[in-house]
Amino acid sequence: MDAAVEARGLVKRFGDRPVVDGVDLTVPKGAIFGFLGQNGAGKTTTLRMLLGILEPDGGERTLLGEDRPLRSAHRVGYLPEERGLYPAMSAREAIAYMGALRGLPWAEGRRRADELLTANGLGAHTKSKIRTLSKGMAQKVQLLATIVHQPDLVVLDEPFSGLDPVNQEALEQLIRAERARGATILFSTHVMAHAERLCDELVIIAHGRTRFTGSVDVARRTLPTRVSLAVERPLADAAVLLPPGFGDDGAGSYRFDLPKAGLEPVLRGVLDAGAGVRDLHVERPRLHDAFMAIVADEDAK
Ligand SMILES: Nc1ncnc2c1ncn2[C@@H]1O[C@H](COP(=O)(O)OP(=O)(O)OP(=O)(O)O)[C@@H](O)[C@H]1O
Repeated sequence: MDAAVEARGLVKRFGDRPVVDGVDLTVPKGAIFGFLGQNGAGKTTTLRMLLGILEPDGGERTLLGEDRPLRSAHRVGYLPEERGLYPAMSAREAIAYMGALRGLPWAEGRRRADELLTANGLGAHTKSKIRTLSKGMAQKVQLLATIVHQPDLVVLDEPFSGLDPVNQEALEQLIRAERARGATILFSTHVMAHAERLCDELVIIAHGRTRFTGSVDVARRTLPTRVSLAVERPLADAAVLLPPGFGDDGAGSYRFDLPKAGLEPVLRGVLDAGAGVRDLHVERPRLHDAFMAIVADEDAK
């Protein structure tokens, strides 16, 4: 398979403690790939190992075909978790500077900086010093600095944190635009809504180990679909008519997992019993629910 990033059995210990304890992942070229986990799960540490900022204590990784990741550094754009640009630089210079570090000529960097700032609602701030920008604006500038050299791989560590809803939406669009340009995007998050909308593939880690690999859809299908049914007259023989393990609020509202045979036999029984259907809701689980279940499963071990 054509992978932009590959890791097998990555391990990192701090002292005696394994913080990353065997992470596997394959990021296909051209994908938007989510790296999900709770606080402290080991996401940042893993990303740093993938990028060659940290040396693993075990396992292997390749980054854009290089097993020494730093050799690919000029083809990578990385937004670290800890934000920071030189406060005395203008937005334009800060972006051009980051480009220059990755081999982009200054003049071209400045030209692209103006273009990017204008396209992303910061056209009035090309000459503003970083220290005069709001936190969210500065973060946006840093993000633009991450992609100014048009990297083949964009790695974003918690890119949505600190942004208001409008800017979170704008960032989602920017990530899609980067993919449309041909880049691969790997981003970490613990906010499921972004991952649910954006990701082609994702990995969920817990306690430093890979717990799930697959698409958003496959993750959601790890949990049963839930049915909520409300009837006019409470069912006298609910235990016969409804699937095992159903919930009952005592006032004619029931919840149960969608049976393998589908909903129709259940509904037919309820209607034949003359209960009268008042409301019916069939709800596929969200990525949030799947994440909670996968992580809880690991916690229970
Ligand atoms: N340099 C270090 N020395 C010792 N412990 C560390 C070091 N870096 C990270 N850790 C610990 O490793 C664990 C994983 O940290 P990491 O930052 O990789 O998690 P994360 O999934 O990115 O979490 P968050 O979402 O909170 O940023 C944490 O318990 C953290 O305290």
